[in-house]
Amino acid sequence: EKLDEKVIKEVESVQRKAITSFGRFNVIAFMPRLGKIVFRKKWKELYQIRHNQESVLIPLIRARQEQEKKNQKGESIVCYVDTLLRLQLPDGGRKLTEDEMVSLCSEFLNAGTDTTSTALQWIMANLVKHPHIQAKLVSEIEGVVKSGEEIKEEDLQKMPYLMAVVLEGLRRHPPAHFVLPHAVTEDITIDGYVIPKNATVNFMVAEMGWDPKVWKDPMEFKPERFLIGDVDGGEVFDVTGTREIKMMPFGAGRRICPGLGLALLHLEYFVANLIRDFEWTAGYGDEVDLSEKLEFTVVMKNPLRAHISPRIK
Ligand code: HEM
Repeated sequence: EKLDEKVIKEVESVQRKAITSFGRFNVIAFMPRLGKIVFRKKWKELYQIRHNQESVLIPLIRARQEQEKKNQKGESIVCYVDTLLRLQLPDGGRKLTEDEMVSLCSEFLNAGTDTTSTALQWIMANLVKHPHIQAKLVSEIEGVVKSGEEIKEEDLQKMPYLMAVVLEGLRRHPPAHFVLPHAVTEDITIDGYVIPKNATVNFMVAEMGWDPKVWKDPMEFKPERFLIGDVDGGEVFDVTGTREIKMMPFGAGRRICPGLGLALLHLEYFVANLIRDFEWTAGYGDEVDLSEKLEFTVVMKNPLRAHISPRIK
């Protein structure tokens, strides 16, 4: 919040470049040494992207370090970079290098923004496509918060249909169709298949949420399936998968997304406010197209174009 708009735009620009180029560099991981010669141009481009990130992020990290030195008594707001600066690694208590901090900041920025904004766009697209769901959601919100009043965090707890819409969005359009690559620490046999030590293991996140053996009409957008007591619904849905795994948009287990709670809160908050204050309809001649495209996350191939009009005239 304290940064100039210009700096924020620079951060956005270097991070966006890193995200949108990400798929093109996978190939160099297969032949790291030989690839330096074969894919010389690709390596050069990759270094340039990284260099641009460093020139934008390192001054911000150093500024925070200076701030910390000056302000020994401690500021009340602790930001992510402060926690990295203070961190001492378990292996011998060494501090993180600037390089490592750039990578961690980059991961945090991408993991914490692109995922949520992608999920939000998919959810809004479905609300445009299904006006009856939008109407039902507005009526739930209006039953909890008076017209013109701010929708607060505690109000969201009283909106089960809102949560159902968010969960249905994450089931039908998980921003990540795979989790981050995992590996096993020793050879292991599951269901007769040997998984060798260090082999990359991943999960078909999207397919799990679309499995017709688990979900009725899986390709339909039906938030009701997450309502307690509904014909297709059941008990309170556990998105962390501790009891059983029917979908895992945030992964599951030890490496589950650490931003899960914040992500759900952001999604509920944005959807509630955008829908309560505006009516969202398809723009003239603009059909909502749910085709997908893989960027860093799986995004709308044809981004949502909607007509919005204030509900309160
Ligand atoms: C709808 C929004 C989000 C979705 C769908 C999502 C999904 C995921 C998934 C699938 C993973 C990989 C889990 C695994 O490897 O098993 C992950 C990891 C991660 N997420 Fe999220 N995420 C979201 C929002 C956020 C937010 C808001 C933050 C931070 C504020 C965040 C921070 C992270 C980080 C740091 C990791 C890496 C954790 C690790 O390396 O163990 N995510 N997320």
